[in-house]
Amino acid sequence: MPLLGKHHNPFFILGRKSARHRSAQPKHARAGRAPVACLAATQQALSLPTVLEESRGECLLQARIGLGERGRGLFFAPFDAPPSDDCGTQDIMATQTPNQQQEPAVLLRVPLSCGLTLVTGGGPQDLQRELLCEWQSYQGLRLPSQLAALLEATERPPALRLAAWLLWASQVAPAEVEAGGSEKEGEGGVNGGGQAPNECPGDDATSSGDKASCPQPSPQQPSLRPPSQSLAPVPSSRPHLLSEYARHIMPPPNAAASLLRLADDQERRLPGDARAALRGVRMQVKSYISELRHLGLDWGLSEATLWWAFDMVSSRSFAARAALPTPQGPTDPISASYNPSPRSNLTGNPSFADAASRPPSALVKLALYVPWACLLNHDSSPNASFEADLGKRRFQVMQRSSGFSFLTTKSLVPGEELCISYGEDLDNVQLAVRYGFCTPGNTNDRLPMPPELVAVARGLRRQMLCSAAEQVADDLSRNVVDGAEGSLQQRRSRVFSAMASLLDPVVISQGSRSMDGFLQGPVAFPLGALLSWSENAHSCTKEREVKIHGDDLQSGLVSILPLSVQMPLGSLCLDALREERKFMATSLHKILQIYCNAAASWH
Ligand SMILES: C[S@@+](CC[C@H](N)C(=O)[O-])C[C@H]1O[C@@H](n2cnc3c(N)ncnc32)[C@H](O)[C@@H]1O
Repeated sequence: MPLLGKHHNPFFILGRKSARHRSAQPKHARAGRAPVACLAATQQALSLPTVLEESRGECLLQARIGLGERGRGLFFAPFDAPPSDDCGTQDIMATQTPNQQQEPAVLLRVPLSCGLTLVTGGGPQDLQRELLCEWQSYQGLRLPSQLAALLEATERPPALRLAAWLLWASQVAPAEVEAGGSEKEGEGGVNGGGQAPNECPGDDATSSGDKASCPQPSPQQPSLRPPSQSLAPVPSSRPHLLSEYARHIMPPPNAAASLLRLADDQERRLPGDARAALRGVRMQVKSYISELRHLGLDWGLSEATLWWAFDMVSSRSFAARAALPTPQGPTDPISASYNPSPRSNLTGNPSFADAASRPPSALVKLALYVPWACLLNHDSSPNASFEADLGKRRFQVMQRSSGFSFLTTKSLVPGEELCISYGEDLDNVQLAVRYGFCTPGNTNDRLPMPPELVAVARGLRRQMLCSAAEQVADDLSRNVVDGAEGSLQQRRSRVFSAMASLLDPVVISQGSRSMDGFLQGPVAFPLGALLSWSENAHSCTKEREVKIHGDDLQSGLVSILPLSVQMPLGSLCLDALREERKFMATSLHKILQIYCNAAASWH
């Protein structure tokens, strides 16, 4: 049974931009309406070229590009919504045909072949080759053999492979096609005839990927490859798709997206830990670039363009895991994306990702560049999540339940920005280095706790454990004297409740003021410590919570709790990051003073 038959493939239905599509667009999309309040944003908006317009015809996209507090992003624009006065400035969406059943939870759906998909772990050996075959058919391009060989080397670093592919697809192939170079019409180059070519990676005399080695369906194992007739005809402009993305959607080579290409004087403004992290990543990129040169895959492009590709991979690619399609049919997309690891929702950085976290064998680990989805900004409480579906060969962004409730889903409001989480455990240093921004009060931020605080905390903890034990012993001995020792059960519960009390924060100061007069709220030590204060420095008010966990006392780390305002973009984030670290260090120092005073009074 074909996994992507005519009737299963939404992209077949949506494959052509037709009058029907246009009439299905929201009214405001058709009218190109720009609210007066959003004039400034409108002026900065992109005008999408035809090829990008065409590509959206094959995607399901209930959003549009706009400018918000996080800069440019994607904003919810449901198919049936009336015109809104939000700041969304560029319609890219609404391709639903009137007779098509719409899953309301799906916000974006993009065919994998529209972007770049790499297998980085798991899956059958020929999966990568199949994906490359499909990509070539879809894009109407033929991969050079040496690039195909690198892309098929699933054990090689994902960043290296993705950057090489992105460089070729966005910078080299279109120029070759235009110059009538290596890509020949009708032979995997421009598909002027509207046929879907079915070439294999690197189809040329030297390639390891000749037609004979293309995966063939076997009776036992279902083919992962869709029949060619289910692919939409390739528009002649398709080969330029990724170059158009690069030109119109991705930041240009002279604009920094991550901190990868920070100038030396800017780097000096980073806190020490961020500088060290950045240095490590830069060294890695340098080695990847020399490898690209060695392999002849730098295509003579400038140093800046090569760094740009790694910048894009770092800040705009996804890491995802997907289940393989089963012989019974396509996998359920929800289970396909299920991943028991808390790091499963990582995005953005398959590049420098830890090789340590290998997926369970049933899941395939992927690195992807996904058009449109690459416009999603980060929020630590995201309203959207993503998944790759290998069965249906698509990438989806779905509405996600908000806050702590996993049962209720808050309705999205038209014009609301769609945000995903780039990773639940990213601290500000990682955010800054990989993505070029940071969020004040990031809950993942940690500062090493001064050793004297760790020592005091440990001493205090020991002291409390001893006194609890004494209390229990006292209780028991009194009971013995009274002749009412109680059952074993009662004795146990007394011991347990005494121990449990240790797990509660011990409030040593409530609503009091510290020596410098700005402490507010409870201070609790030693197993849970919570301190919140507001600091008035000139006109700016800061609010932070500093939390010390029992585990942190052991590990000597302290976390700073949230103030979820996004930091400004660009190099301003350097100052923000430095200020944030400074603030954390000062906070920690103040805690230390309070803590030591408290500890002294307890002795
Ligand atoms: C995947 S892209 C998102 C789209 C991007 N805003 C754009 O216009 O191309 C990631 C980049 O968006 C920006 N970004 C994402 N989330 C952000 C946030 N919460 N605050 C500030 N900038 C953010 C950063 O520049 C980051 O490198």
